[in-house]
Amino acid sequence: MTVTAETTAERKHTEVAVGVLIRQSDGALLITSRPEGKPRAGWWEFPGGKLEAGETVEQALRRELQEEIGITIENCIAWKVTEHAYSHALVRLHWCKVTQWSGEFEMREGQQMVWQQLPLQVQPVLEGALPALQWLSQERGLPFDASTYVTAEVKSRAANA
Ligand SMILES: Nc1nc2c([nH]c(=O)n2[C@H]2C[C@H](O)[C@@H](COP(=O)(O)OP(=O)(O)OP(=O)(O)O)O2)c(=O)[nH]1
Repeated sequence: MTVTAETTAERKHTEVAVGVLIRQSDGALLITSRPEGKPRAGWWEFPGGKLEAGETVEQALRRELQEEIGITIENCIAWKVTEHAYSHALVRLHWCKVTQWSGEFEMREGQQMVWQQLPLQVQPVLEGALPALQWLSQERGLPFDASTYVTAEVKSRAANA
């Protein structure tokens, strides 16, 4: 089927809760890699996942972070809402800042985790995460260059995969 503006508009958003975990001691951000078996496996993202029926953003984020990285969030500050259209999905990302959590980090889906200062030293990063990186950079008075996170070549390879 040819995707037109109309069919795109009709596609339903997938609601996603995303956590920006900020380490108190130095402001570093938690970035995780996407596990094998998911679209864009190995790409870097902020931890989170899809809302299940009846869940609030905070409930979904608490569940996802327990399931995926083994910690329990103690606070969750609603920050921004963004949208991104992938070839396979139209997502609405509900961004939350998290500065307090309990438990030990445990990557339960075989992912990797890294604490990063801006600009991130890992790539490629999911396109849907770029607006959050841009805002975080602005907040910190740092320059932002999307092309360092996902090159045109990697992007086109992913789009055609
Ligand atoms: N967690 C996360 N998801 C993001 C980010 N940026 C971005 O575009 N997304 C998109 C990618 C996916 O299309 C969607 C999250 O879905 P997912 O497949 O990772 O969620 P999930 O863990 O609930 O997965 P599953 O139940 O389908 O296995 O949001 C980000 O920074 N973090």
